[in-house]
Amino acid sequence: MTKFNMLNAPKPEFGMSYAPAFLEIQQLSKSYKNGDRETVILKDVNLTIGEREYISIIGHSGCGKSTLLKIVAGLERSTSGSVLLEGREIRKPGAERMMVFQNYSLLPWLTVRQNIRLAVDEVSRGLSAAEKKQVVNEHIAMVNLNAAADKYPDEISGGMKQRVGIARALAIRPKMLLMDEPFGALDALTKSKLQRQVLEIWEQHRQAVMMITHDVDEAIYMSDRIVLMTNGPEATIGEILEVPFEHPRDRAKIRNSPAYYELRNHALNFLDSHFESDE
Ligand SMILES: Nc1ncnc2c1ncn2[C@@H]1O[C@H](COP(=O)(O)OP(=O)(O)OP(=O)(O)O)[C@@H](O)[C@H]1O
Repeated sequence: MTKFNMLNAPKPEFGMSYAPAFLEIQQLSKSYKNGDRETVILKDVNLTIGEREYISIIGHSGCGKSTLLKIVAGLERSTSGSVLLEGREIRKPGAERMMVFQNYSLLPWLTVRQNIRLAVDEVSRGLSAAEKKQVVNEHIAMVNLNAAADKYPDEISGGMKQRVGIARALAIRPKMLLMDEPFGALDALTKSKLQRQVLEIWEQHRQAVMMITHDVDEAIYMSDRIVLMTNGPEATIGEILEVPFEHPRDRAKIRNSPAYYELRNHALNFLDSHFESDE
């Protein structure tokens, strides 16, 4: 047995320190029809997330991670089971859940500032123009984009575009942030810097986060728990690992701890064993 706390699916329990339950995924399954054939992508997924908890989801390509995130975002419907946010069933997208995509999804004809402002205008209708301006400026500064605020997406780097996407999501002040491989397309240095920035912002503001990643080190550095998915079809939660490091985290410090390697090896062995079983 390893030292950290592992919960085997389908038990929907979660770390005692994260109560109360904020998001509850209950017996969720998702199938797609292809002509006469129906493929079950996700089967009996159960997960509970606390309102200040950072969760990472890791699993092999195609197992259904994005599908799960899209269902939580309200962009897709489950075939059976439910997702409850503060006790209410999620049926459509809402401003309390913001999604950050890997491919930025910025509007190319608007500047960085205008992209963020548009989102604030749509969601924060109760604010005055001056207050909206203040929120936009605050979030541009938060991700160090002051110098690029009046540039267009095609005038800035991929890392900067991703920061705009994150600032835009945060500016809505969502209760939950849903991130689909937010650092996946970035070079190692930019990735490391942006992970630090996002974690610092999260450590200050604390909201529920569900982040898909393929990077075990990223998951250990950033999250409170790591959800390991089994391979599809009929993918489900294989294990949930608790990350035993307090926030704020110092990457160098945690990397030197034996618990880090134990956790890392455990996650990699899980992924290897699932990969092999598919061969
Ligand atoms: N609209 C759709 N219609 C039919 N099948 C779909 C649809 N969307 C996704 N799928 C299938 O569902 C499975 C899971 O896809 P999903 O994108 O959720 O996986 P993933 O784990 O996020 O993959 P990756 O890590 O490569 O991004 C895949 O086999 C995919 O082809």
